[in-house]
Amino acid sequence: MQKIFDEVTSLDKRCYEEFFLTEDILMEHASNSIALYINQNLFDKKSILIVCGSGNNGADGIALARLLSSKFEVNLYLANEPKSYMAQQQFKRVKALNIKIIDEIFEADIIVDCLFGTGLNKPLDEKFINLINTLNSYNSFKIACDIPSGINSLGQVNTIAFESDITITMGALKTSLFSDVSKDYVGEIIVVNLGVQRDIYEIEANKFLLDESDMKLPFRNKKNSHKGSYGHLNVVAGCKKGAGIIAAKAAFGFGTGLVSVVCHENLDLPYHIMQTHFISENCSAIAIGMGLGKYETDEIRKILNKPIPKIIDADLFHDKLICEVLDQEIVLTPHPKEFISLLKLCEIADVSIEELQNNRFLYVEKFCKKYPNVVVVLKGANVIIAQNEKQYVNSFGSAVLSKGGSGDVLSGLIGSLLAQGYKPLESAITASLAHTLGAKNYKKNNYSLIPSDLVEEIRKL
Ligand SMILES: NC(=O)C1=CN([C@@H]2O[C@H](COP(=O)(O)OP(=O)(O)OC[C@H]3O[C@@H](n4cnc5c(N)ncnc54)[C@H](OP(=O)(O)O)[C@@H]3O)[C@@H](O)[C@H]2O)[C@@H](O)CC1
Ligand SMILES: Nc1ncnc2c1ncn2[C@@H]1O[C@H](COP(=O)(O)OP(=O)(O)O)[C@@H](O)[C@H]1O
Ligand SMILES: [K+]
Repeated sequence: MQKIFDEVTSLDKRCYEEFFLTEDILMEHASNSIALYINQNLFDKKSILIVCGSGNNGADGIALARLLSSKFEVNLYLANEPKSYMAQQQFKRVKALNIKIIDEIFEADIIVDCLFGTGLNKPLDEKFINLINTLNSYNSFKIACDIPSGINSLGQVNTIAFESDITITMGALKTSLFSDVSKDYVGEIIVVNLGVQRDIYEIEANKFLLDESDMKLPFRNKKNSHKGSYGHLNVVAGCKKGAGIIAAKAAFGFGTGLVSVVCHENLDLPYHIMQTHFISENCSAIAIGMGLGKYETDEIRKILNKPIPKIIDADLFHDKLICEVLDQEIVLTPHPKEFISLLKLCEIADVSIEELQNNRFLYVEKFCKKYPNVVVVLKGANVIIAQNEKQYVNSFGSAVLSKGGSGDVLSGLIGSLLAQGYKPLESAITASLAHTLGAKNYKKNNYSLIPSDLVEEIRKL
């Protein structure tokens, strides 16, 4: 996994104060890294448009113009006069080298967006909205320098942002790149170093971006085993029985030895899934909430109070009952609408979905501070998995998963690992990665996936 930082100004400052680097050295590495990417990956292109703002993000762009001018047809566009000390220095250098500065933008083969980086400090005015709109309309290969212009430090987009194919970000990953809204703008994200290796530049962090290697699939090491060695998951089914059945199938395919659906009505289940009317004697984990609908509160309370690992989903996030179990070591998998209900029931915040989506990390942090035993999986385009002060981001998911039933598969996977004896946090991380990487492997198209396809792909991981 890779560290993510809310701000990097203090990391830059460390470079100056502890490693005796200068702003000029850091910036030369920043611009050189973009030049290197272009030289190595886009050498067949001819024209480059570099669009610069007045601060150091713009200064990176002006320096880049100098570095590429001998190999490409470089066109430098200054949206505002260079204002920061470094922007003025870089400007002096390009003027001395007679690099072409243009008054009007055009559709070049490559566009590099150096308008604003970490210093965006107010909403964009009409001029910048129009400029970014026009850049977005071009069919060029688009590179964002550090952060796509228009995304602020909280990962919010006020009106518009640059839609990049790739974001080359300086020094370390920033939280703002991983809000749900940023996902439509950042493209592929590459981190480059600023003169010291990344592990030296970076300090301790509480946020992490998950890599594929963080997925620890439930391979079986014991030779002398039997089905009971891999747990018994009970999935509590409710009004929408399909939800529980989807979860049960996902769990079985992910390694649980025995899976039963708990339901009073007789169900037509696949032959390998069992049915029970009450929680099984040897149950090692419970998945509850998905498709529950109307239910007998006392019966559900009894189940929730059993000292068995649990994954809780969906309808239970709208019931005050949930507050009775938040001291337990459980996994919760709300989507944004469910999470705002949970925040309200827990008297943490009464906010709209928009407010939550604008501040996902913040509200997860508030929740985890109050309930340190709970593992929260806040679903979305970038899933946040959190416990205590640590937050992990899974960015592998895509719109292929935007379907009813996708969340039920996830609940089943988490339940499966809990039943097999894995800890709540590792269960949530591995299940979430398997869920999104399985979806990524579905190659037909990005609209037709159904839960059974997803389970199939996960079984092949
Ligand atoms: N150590 C370093 O410093 C290194 C920095 N590096 C690079 O510097 C970037 C940070 O540079 P930065 O701090 O100068 O901020 P930046 O993103 O250029 O924006 C500030 C400028 O934009 C303006 N402005 C803001 N909002 C605006 C708006 N809505 N509409 C219009 N104008 C607006 C603002 O104007 P002002 O508010 O002052 O009037 C100011 O002039 C960072 O992302 C990385 O790329 C790397 O080279 C590595 C080393
Ligand atoms: N655009 C997207 N990008 C990434 N993941 C997505 C996207 N849309 C949905 N998902 C994922 O799909 C799942 C949907 O869950 P949920 O809304 O609870 O569905 P359901 O309850 O109908 O099964 C979540 O894990 C979510 O993160
Ligand atoms: K930028």
